[in-house]
Amino acid sequence: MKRAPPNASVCIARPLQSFRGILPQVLSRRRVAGRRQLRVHAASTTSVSGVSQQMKDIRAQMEEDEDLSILMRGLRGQGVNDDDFAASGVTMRLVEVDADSTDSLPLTYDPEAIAAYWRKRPFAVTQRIFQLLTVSGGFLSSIAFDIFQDKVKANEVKRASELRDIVTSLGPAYIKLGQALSIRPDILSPAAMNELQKLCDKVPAFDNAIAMKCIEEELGLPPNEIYDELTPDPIAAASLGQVYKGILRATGDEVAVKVQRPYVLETVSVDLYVIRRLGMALREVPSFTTDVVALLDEFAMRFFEELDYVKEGENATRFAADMAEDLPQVVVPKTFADFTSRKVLTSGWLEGEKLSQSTALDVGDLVNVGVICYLKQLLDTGFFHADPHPGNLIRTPDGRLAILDFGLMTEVSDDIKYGMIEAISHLIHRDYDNIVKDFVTLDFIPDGVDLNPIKPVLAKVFDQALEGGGAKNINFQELAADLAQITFDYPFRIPPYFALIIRAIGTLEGIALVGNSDFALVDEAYPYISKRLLTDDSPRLREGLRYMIYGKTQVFDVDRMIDLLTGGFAEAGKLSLPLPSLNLAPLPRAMSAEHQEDSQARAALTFILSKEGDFFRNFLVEEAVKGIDALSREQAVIIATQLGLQQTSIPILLPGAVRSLRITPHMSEEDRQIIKNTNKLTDFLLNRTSKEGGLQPTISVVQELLPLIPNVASTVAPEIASRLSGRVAARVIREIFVH
Ligand SMILES: Nc1ncnc2c1ncn2[C@@H]1O[C@H](COP(=O)(O)OP(=O)(O)OP(=O)(O)O)[C@@H](O)[C@H]1O
Repeated sequence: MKRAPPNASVCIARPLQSFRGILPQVLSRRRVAGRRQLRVHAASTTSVSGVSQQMKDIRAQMEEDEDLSILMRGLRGQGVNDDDFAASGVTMRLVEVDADSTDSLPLTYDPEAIAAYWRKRPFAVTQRIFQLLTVSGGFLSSIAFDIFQDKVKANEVKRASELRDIVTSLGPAYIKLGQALSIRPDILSPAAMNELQKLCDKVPAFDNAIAMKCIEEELGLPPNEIYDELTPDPIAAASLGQVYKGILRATGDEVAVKVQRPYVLETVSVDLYVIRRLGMALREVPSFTTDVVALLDEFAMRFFEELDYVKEGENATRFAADMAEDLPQVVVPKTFADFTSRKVLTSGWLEGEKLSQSTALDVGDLVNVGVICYLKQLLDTGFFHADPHPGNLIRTPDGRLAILDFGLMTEVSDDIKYGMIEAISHLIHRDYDNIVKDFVTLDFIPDGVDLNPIKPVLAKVFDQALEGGGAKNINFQELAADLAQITFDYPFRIPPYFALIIRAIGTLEGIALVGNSDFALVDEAYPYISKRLLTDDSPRLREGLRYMIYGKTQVFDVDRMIDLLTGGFAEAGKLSLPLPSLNLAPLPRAMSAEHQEDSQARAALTFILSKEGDFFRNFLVEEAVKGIDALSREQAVIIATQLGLQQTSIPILLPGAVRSLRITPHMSEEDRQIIKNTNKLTDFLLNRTSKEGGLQPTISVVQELLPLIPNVASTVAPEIASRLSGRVAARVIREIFVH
């Protein structure tokens, strides 16, 4: 059989498109198990000979060696069998479906189409409403009782736990709604959120026979023709699907086969229809200001995406590519696209234990890898895995971090990515004027709101968070909870993407704290942020780097520069990560302490000497010029003092005036500070005997980097000379005219 070109589905879509009106109903076209597949719903009035003729026509438009497999739905009842189509020359399988097919429900979220579908089925809708009221009646009256007795707060956790049971019994739409609520600190208390977060565990499995039928319907072949050794029972059951383990016949790979729960689309859409109707009614109540319909539509749109396993498989592939280069310690299951459909996902099996339950010694390291991985998604790739509950983070036997379940992803825009890094820089400098503006960019504060009343409140929250240890020791969860509190009194909100971040970070922090009670997330994140600031060449981050080094007062802060360099390359020492932009080879995994320090020094100095370090080097040049100038004047003062010439001046003849220039240069407080800075920086970069934790490159590192020096020196030396002469000339002129 000819291998399909990558755009095969496009090639086939065109001829088939023209048959849309003639064929009873084309449901979908795609490539499954290496064969083209056309799904057709044949109405009971369709004559077999009519369909057979249409198949021949389609066949005539296809390339000779292409294999078209067609699934007919709805003809079995008429005594039709596969042989009836043999004459058309088309491979054909007949699949039985329920008489009352729900195929006309939209596959992407379309509230109008859903409403049109369920309006025609008032009995089913009434039945569902009745079921909802029966299940939740007792609970709703308990809530009413709590309000009446003013015990809402006191009973909150108990009610959340009851709600969890009810939600589980009501099915996927409510489980997902509960999971969405479980990450909203602006709506629920931490204890209630905690209860609802348990919704991710323990959902009962569904019948295996239904799952096997689903595989056959979706992939067009019985499961035993696609997989060998498929486990008779699922190895895991989750809210939307259950997972079997098997071996893919076509490739021999061990695979996980996720099969969607039956009738998810149907039950979910009826629930969404009912809740939306309720939301529409609430719009008429003037005192009810929350727009339930808008919130529901946003939630439902994402939920529908989660129901499409083809999309989930594509997400996993994209995510794996995002991580491949920088984070080889992160593994993502491979998607077998030919054996994946809307309701069946075939992906590479990943052996391992839940990171949260692992007792391996490297769990702490893997949490750090996780932190960097999530920061990379958030601040770099912008493609964010929005479902990182502990069940989805696995430690593989070879000590890597496996991430599962890419159904729920969110895109982070560039504006938000850069806005976050800027906000972190402003936070480090406690620059609250800029932080409130950042919060507008980051969508916490609506555009056009008067920022003056919010500024002191935010300043108080951040001052409190920064107390005792500065930015690196911020407790992120406490800070998030304090920010959530502001939402009740000010026009301040937690944007949905940030709620997902809080959860991702909370999950990682939770796992880390079990093994290491001193774990400080921001401290772990600092190296990544430093490295981004040092190496990213986007104009906003370049500005961010300048801000980090010079702050809002524009005064060079040597400690901040040293901190950035130490942080930015700490990961090279600690995690043995490669630094791709610098083309450094990855370092061996197990390193001695000396090796780790060596690799940090090597990475930092290579960066400074490389092309990527151009922009940063400019700051060094700027400070070197000031340093050389100040140091040489200090030397001049020492020599002049030794010669007793401190007070001596030489006259300068100018047109119409005589001025004098002192032989001993003037040393200001700023000059003395510059000299201190220069000494500190040189000590940090090169001095092997420094006790203050400098880079301390070993002789071998220095030898390794020597070849880079002539190149840099050829551009830096003239630059320093020209800036230095400019600076000296400017100062001489100033001293002549001012002093
Ligand atoms: N490729 C894989 N290799 C090994 N185990 C897997 C794989 N995929 C899934 N599993 C197992 O199946 C479980 C459920 O899978 P997954 O999280 O993808 O399902 P889900 O229906 O999307 O769940 P959720 O309710 O969290 O959205 C996982 O926690 C894991 O134990």
